[in-house]
Amino acid sequence: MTAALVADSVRKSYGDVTALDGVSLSVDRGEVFGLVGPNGAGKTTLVRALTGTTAVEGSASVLGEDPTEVDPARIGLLPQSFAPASRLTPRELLAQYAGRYDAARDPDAVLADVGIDGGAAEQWYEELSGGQKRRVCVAIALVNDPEVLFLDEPTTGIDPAGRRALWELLEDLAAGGTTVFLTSHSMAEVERLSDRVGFLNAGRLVTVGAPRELVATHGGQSRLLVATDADPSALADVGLAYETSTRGDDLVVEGIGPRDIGAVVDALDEAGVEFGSLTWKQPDLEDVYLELTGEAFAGGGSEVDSGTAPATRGGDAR
Ligand SMILES: Nc1ncnc2c1ncn2[C@@H]1O[C@H](COP(=O)(O)OP(=O)(O)OP(=O)(O)O)[C@@H](O)[C@H]1O
Repeated sequence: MTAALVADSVRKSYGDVTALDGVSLSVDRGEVFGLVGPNGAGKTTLVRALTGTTAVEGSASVLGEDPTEVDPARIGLLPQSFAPASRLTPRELLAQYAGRYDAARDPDAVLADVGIDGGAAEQWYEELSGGQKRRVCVAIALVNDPEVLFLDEPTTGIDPAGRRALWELLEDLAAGGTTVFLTSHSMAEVERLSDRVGFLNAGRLVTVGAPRELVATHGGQSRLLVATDADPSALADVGLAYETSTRGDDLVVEGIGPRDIGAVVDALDEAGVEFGSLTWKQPDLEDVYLELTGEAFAGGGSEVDSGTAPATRGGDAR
């Protein structure tokens, strides 16, 4: 069986900017592929290359055909920036997009799938909240019941409950055999949904693998995050028996098992270091991201912060 998506040495430049620098990958039919990377890494450009919406060097194919020639009824695309007609209601928009295809899903059923029903389905698009608008855009991408679905940052602006509902919808689609090519800045989203994840950095595909493999290879050890306002020099005197660094406002104690958290608390108390909270965490895709891109996440971990936290000191392992 031919792959659903193939990129072979795809290059794209905008003037002096190289957006894609020889990207090759293959996505199987029925696979959910997550593409991640910092702002400007080239994710949207790769989506555009695979959907035939920008000309590139190298070659790309979708369902065995050139992306500009494949039957649009087989493809669903949610672009990163997409604004349908503002003075139509979601129901009218879905009916309009459904009319482009010989066979399409029932507009109301698709809107219900993305959590738009009742009053919201009858309001002008421009009157909807940002998250509701994004849900309608997802519905438009789904109305032709596509075999391959491209979603460029689908859940941006959608509230946590809506995000989870959308994840469940995508899981159902994947279980039904839909191929999904997803870009996102939410590592939780990508880790949950993707069979494989590709890391794009400065136009190059740095690594590709199943989330669990990537975490095992690049995620590092379990760690304890200690939220503290203490001066780094005070932390240097704590004398922890673990390697430490800082990430944002957190002191990070590396390689510590859950049973040893008490010893860290004792050491911090003894040194008079005040702390707000302790979070023990096993490595996840966010850690892989940090390792592969050398960047740091802000706060809750779903957004990328370009700053890199300096290390305070390295402790001696006992
Ligand atoms: N139409 C364009 N004209 C000029 N430069 C462009 C254009 N589209 C993208 N670029 C540049 O190409 C590079 C890759 O952009 P792209 O949008 O693919 O990145 P991205 O990974 O999707 O970023 P983000 O996470 O911010 O959405 C960036 O340097 C961007 O400025």
